[in-house]
Amino acid sequence: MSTPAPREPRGPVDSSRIPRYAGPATFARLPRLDEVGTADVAVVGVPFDTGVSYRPGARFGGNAIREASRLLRPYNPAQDASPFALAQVADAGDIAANPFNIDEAVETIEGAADDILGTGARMMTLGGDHTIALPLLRSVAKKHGPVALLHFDAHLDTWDTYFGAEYTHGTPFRRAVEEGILDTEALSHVGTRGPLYGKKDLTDDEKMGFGIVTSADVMRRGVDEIADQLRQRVGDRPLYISIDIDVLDPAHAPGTGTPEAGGLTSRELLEIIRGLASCNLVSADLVEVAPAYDHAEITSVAASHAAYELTTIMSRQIAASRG
Ligand SMILES: N=C(N)NCCCC(=O)O
Ligand SMILES: [Zn+2]
Ligand SMILES: [Zn+2]
Repeated sequence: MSTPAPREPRGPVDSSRIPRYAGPATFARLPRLDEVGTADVAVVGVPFDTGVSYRPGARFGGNAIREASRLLRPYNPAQDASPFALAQVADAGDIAANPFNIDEAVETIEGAADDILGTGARMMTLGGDHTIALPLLRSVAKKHGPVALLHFDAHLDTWDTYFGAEYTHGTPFRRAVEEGILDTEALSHVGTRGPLYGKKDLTDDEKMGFGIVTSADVMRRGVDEIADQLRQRVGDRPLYISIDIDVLDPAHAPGTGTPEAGGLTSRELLEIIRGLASCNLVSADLVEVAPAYDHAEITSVAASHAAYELTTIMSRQIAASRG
């Protein structure tokens, strides 16, 4: 069924009239949600990093990505689309999660995501550590049932606990599988690499249903073949994409908490995302940007472009569903 667009979407501030560097930063200089009332795609910051096992600082990731996104332009030639004209994309501000209590923060994030998804919007979250994927997936699964997951990350993030803690940035996807909120026929990690605690990390992960496309696979087989494989695995299921910016090589993303050598280039990441444009992308996150370790916004520029491709996919699908 097609629903008419309520009105012309309000797009970004016109950078030919107001210089890009002027004014407070929203994602891509888009309007705030309270300026437009409702959004088809809500871009949301999640300033939370109490779940990290190494360098802290991803609580500042969302705002760093917003700052770096000032240079994004309204037409996306790689997808031949003007994402902010096809649908209303708006910056919904930040979720105020308790930095001193992970359990409470996880509940707050889930509740805030419920509120956003309850309006009918798709959600693109910026910043935070990978802990936040669990409450976001819980919320998405309440709406769509168990979802397909493509998880771009150097790490598996299917470990069990750290120091006895169940909710950490290394454990969200094991919890999600345990909770039955993922479609175990359609799960894949992409960009996996680096030392593990033991071989059991891999066998456990496989038992949970995950496929693995390693960083070396991307290099050897190329982005088109990898995107084809991922599209086949996902089919037409509702898809959640979780991007940990450490999927990129530290040369492309130094500003992150647990860097691993031998990662994807930003070009490879962007091309794989574009190759997923026909998938039914219901929501996405972009986590683990820790600007304190960044230089010249290398990491947050890459993150802002990845989020731009993801929001473009969502906007195109919303426009297509309206007919
Ligand atoms: N999710 C991220 N970025 N990292 C997980 C690292 C797990 C560890 O410290 O062993
Ligand atoms: Zn991660
Ligand atoms: Zn990671």
